[in-house]
Amino acid sequence: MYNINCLNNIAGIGLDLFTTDYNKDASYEEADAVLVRSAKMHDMELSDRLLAIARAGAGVNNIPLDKCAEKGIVVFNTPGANANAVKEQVILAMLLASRDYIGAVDWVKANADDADIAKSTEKAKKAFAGTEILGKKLGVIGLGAIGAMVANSAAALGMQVYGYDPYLSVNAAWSINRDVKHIVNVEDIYRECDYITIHVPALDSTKGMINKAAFNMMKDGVVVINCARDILVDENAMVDALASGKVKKYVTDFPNTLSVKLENTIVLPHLGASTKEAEDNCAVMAVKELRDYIENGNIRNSVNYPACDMGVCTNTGRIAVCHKNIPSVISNITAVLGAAGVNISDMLNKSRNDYAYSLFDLDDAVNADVIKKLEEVEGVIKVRVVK
Ligand SMILES: NC(=O)c1ccc[n+]([C@@H]2O[C@H](COP(=O)([O-])OP(=O)(O)OC[C@H]3O[C@@H](n4cnc5c(N)ncnc54)[C@H](O)[C@@H]3O)[C@@H](O)[C@H]2O)c1
Ligand SMILES: O=C(O)[C@H](O)COP(=O)(O)O
Repeated sequence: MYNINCLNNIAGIGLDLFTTDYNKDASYEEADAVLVRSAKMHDMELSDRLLAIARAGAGVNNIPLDKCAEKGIVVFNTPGANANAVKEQVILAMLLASRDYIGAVDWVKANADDADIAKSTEKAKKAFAGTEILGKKLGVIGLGAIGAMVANSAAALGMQVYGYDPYLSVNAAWSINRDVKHIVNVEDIYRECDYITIHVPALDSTKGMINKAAFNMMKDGVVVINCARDILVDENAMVDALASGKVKKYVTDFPNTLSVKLENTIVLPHLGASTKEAEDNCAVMAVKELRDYIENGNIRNSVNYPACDMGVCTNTGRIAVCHKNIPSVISNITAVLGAAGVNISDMLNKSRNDYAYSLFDLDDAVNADVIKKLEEVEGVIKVRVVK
């Protein structure tokens, strides 16, 4: 029986994929695997028992990835599973910024008791009028799962789309409409675009990337949309950019003590991924990843360990080893197995930065003594008998 703990609400369609071999109501302390959305895990204890954490979503800045890797806890996310939901919100954000729909709806509500509202409307509406997005230039920074969808949809709506992503994967590049202009210098986006939307991960290297220098380059009256993470935009610099009219509207999905008080800003309550479809997609993907890891030792879509997949084990046994990416670990592991008379019928070793992961399919069963010797190999972090 494996213990599963959910730190946030996870869609039932995903949880239903756990068989009776899983206890889905386990506490965090006794969990073998954890499912999480945005709950902050940085200050939480990581038990020795914990094998894996699956983030039902994209952003993993709420999880201590290095600390987990150091303890042999594999962290997964669900790339692309909520991308369409965010894309739809970005299209909404552009439209909300183009006409004052929010002010307009508020006006109608405030005048609900006006017996002459049909007539008053025709006088009042000009206060909420705006512009169209057709033909305007949209700059998309980050062309991953979400950025690529935003770029394609905006192009389909008749916008001139500029896309910037210096680390674009080949797969992502294939998915991008040929009408999207490939930008190699982000400053071209700052200088030329009427709308700018950011879709990069929250990393030390991306923190505050939309800053004072970036605002200075932008056209007067630009719209900035942030459905990625608040720390990507220097919101202190945004205060001045909004006050001067450089930024006409800021739409952010991240309320914080500063953003909620900004003028000309529409703050949404982190709603980007909150659709039934996205929640279902994320939950299903996360549970499948966890099950494949727990039952077969395979790693797909990890953010702190390498991808490593040997399918379902058809041999006598399989062991999985999380280890440091240093010399001699594999040779020392195979030496321990060889000395115990255990034949390796197949193996796979993959590395990612400082960490590595190896699967060994075995023709013979391993006993506790062999496992203990494997755990003592220098650089080995965690050894698990998968089968
Ligand atoms: N508002 C929400 O509810 C919500 C939902 C999902 C994702 N997100 C956030 O949206 C962002 C994007 O998510 P995704 O699923 O598209 O991720 P993704 O990993 O598919 O795409 C991110 C892209 O950013 C690119 N990138 C990295 N650094 C860059 C840089 N300095 N300049 C330009 N491009 C850079 C990468 O090459 C990658 O293509 C993340 O920050 C994620 O946390 C928010
Ligand atoms: O990174 C993500 O996937 C989003 O920010 C969604 O977060 P949520 O799952 O808490 O809605």
